[in-house]
Amino acid sequence: MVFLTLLVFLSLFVITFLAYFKWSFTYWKRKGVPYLEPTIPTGNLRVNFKTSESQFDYWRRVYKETKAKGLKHLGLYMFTNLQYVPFDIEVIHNILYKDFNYFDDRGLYYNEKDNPLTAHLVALNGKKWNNTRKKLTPVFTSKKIKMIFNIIRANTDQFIDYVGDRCKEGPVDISKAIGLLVINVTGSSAFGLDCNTFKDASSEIAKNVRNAIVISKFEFFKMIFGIQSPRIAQFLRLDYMSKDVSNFFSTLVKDTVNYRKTNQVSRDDFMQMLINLMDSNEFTLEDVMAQAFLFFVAGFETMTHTTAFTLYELCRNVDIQSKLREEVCQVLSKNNGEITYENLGEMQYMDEVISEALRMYPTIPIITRKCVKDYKVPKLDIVIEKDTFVVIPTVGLHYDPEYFHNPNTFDPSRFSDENNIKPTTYLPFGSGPRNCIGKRFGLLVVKSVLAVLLKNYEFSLVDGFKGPLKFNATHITLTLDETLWLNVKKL
Ligand code: HEM
Repeated sequence: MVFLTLLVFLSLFVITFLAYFKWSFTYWKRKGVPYLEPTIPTGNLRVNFKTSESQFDYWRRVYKETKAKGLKHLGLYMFTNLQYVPFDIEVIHNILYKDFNYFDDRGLYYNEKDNPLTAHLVALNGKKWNNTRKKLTPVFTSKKIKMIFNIIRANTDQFIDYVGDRCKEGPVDISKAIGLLVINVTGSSAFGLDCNTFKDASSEIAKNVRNAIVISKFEFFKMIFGIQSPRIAQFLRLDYMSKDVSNFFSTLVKDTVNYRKTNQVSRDDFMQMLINLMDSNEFTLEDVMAQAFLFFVAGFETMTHTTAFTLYELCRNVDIQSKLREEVCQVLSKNNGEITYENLGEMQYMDEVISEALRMYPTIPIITRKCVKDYKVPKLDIVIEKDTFVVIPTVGLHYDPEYFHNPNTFDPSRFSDENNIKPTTYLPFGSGPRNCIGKRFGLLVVKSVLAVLLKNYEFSLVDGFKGPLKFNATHITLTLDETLWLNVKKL
């Protein structure tokens, strides 16, 4: 009898569960918006299960297929969350820029109370985001970034020696080498720390940066659950970051703040600017922790991989590599071979090469927003309802032949004249009030690294490797699924 009752309850539960999902998944059909067939229970979140297809490949394919059918938008589901994907560049422009007040959230999950580190600018919403963005904007001006250049410069000599030592042993794992430099630069500028990763690649800081960025499938699901039901997740005190990682970075910031205060030390770095905000009562210690941690969350993979992808294309296009090296050497020769903030600004071809690498390999392949109040889409007969997520398919736009002729060809000359690029078709740093705040700093690091590398070394692909690159299927940012070994020859 007990068994039978249990069976009835279980059957009722399964039927209700299935009916709920079935009904939820009729939303886009009822709205008359074209959609991709969802699967119970994950909806269209297949990209994270189908391990062979990365975010990059998935969104490129979906964009191409949808555009080929002449469709202007698409409806998707992330579990039962609604995702609206616009393909029309005017609609995209309005969402990111003109009608931003309907879309000022990103809809990421954070739990400030239990883990202050998660409340960084990328994740914050509403008023708190607005206030924090205003306070952080002055930290990223050209003047402040120029000040940080000394920190970048101080680390590049050791980097060149490290690459020099590695290349004596054979091909070099170039992403790893660049990643170590980025950890040193970020650790020094945002935490005031001498990371010294070239001497100890498995140091505590290097280990914790990796653990902070690479999250397990279980942590990923906790994050998705937090996005789906933030209030329940906060009630359950759900955290998608390991305790070791959050303790490590929190202690690091506390110790640095204490040290500087006790010893009255002041440095020209990001950490000092954050401490100054705390001294003027604009930031709490928790804010300082979160926003310092942000540099690793938002900057580590983006800067490392942008540099590595650019080098990869320079190997495939040796004429472009030579032309860029010529520019680097010619500009540096005016200053005894020294790299300065000013002479990096003179490298115009360098800008074109990096812009083209970011077109082909946008390290963040999609931009996301969350609708905060119902929005009638001009031109289209549809209302995006509050709480719907909007996905802008950056990578699709970047490979659309309507906007970029021969999109599979690495051609920096497309960026020789800004007017060649149609507005809103090129979004490696996003757009509008929530665009990338670290763009100047990120580009400065990428440029500095490429300049010192090209001045000192020649790069080529290892025998037998012709590409294309394979990307990781579970990562949100564009990361490699294989080691990028390059032959490095001292010049
Ligand atoms: C080449 C390097 C980088 C690339 C390609 C890149 C790309 C992006 C993209 C695509 C976005 C989303 C923009 C949007 O939603 O409209 C973003 C946001 C952001 N990035 Fe970067 N980024 C880079 C480096 C950095 C660095 C070094 C920092 C340092 C702190 C940083 C901090 C941020 C922050 C805080 C946001 C969120 C801004 C907000 O929500 O207000 N990024 N980045």
